[in-house]
Amino acid sequence: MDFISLPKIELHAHLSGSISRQTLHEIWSQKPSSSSSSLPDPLVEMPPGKHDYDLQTFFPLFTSYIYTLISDLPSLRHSTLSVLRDFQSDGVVYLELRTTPRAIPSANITKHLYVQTILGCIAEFEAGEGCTLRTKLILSVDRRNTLAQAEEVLELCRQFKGRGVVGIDLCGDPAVVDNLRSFTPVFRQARKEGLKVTLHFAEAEVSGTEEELDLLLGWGPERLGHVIHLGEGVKQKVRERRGVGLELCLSCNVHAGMVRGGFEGHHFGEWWKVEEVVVVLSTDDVGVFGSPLSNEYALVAKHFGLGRREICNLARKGIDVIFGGEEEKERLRKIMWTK
Ligand SMILES: CNc1ncnc2c1ncn2[C@@H]1O[C@H](COP(=O)(O)O)[C@@H](O)[C@H]1O
Repeated sequence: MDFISLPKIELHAHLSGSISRQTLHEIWSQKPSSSSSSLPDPLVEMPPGKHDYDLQTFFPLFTSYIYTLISDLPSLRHSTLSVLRDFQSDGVVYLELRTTPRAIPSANITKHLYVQTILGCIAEFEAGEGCTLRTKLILSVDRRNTLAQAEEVLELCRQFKGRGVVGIDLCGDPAVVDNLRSFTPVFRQARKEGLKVTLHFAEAEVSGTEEELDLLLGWGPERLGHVIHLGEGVKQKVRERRGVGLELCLSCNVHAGMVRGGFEGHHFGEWWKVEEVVVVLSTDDVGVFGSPLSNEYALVAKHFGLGRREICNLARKGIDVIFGGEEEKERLRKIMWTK
């Protein structure tokens, strides 16, 4: 089966983690030598073929490297446009990209301008000839954020709702728990205002306690990301949220050592036939883990024995849990393969 031609939906992709190493390298090469000289070449910092970043080495990649490189409007535009191009070339027809609003004071970039610039790139890309990809944006609250910063994310969602932002996410290092409970009013308010909610859920053992997961389920999320360390009680509660979307990221989880037993041991095997939930294959950070969405489909075909019809059904089922509205769902129903 041609997994690239298969029209696909990508619902869990972090913008900064989706930038290819080649693009990072191009951006690095184009910087004036005075500013790039302090940073090593991305192809040295993140050698091609290296995908075994674990949760300890993964998060610092952004704070100590990628954010230092993507530090002005030209690099933000260059990286965003190339991420969109890469998803389209891989046969993705609908993308929900997520990003943590980031102010870059050295370049006079506010969080508002950061979001506006990304939405501008999406509009520009979609206006291009032969564009087959439609993209919406989700804004992320990082677990390291303060309540005030989380409220700022909600305010940005409000300002850009109807202009491309469709939802709010909770992401970041799962080992950080300090402010989680204080975010409750932010996520509840987001839902009240018609924003959709997706949450990184039970990504690591530390973030898989029943206490944390009950708290997160209490925010009423429409979708959950990763869904790894769940006790039987929480699994039952997830099933009871009928129709909840599960964004499963096989390569990320396997390469980062977040699951045991390799691809065969991935919990995709446990969830994909469960009727009450909608499993959506996703890449998480294709720039880091190196597996485009087409390859994620190839992996489940290989390791879990899905045939052509099952692959098409799996890809189509994702339509039900997109945040992009009824009109977009209709478009997808027309173009996604049934067999
Ligand atoms: C293992 N999977 C993951 N789990 C949790 N958070 C993740 C993540 N992958 C990425 N991020 C979050 O996304 C940010 C980078 O993209 P943006 O700058 O927002 O576009 C990272 O700093 C991290 O907070």
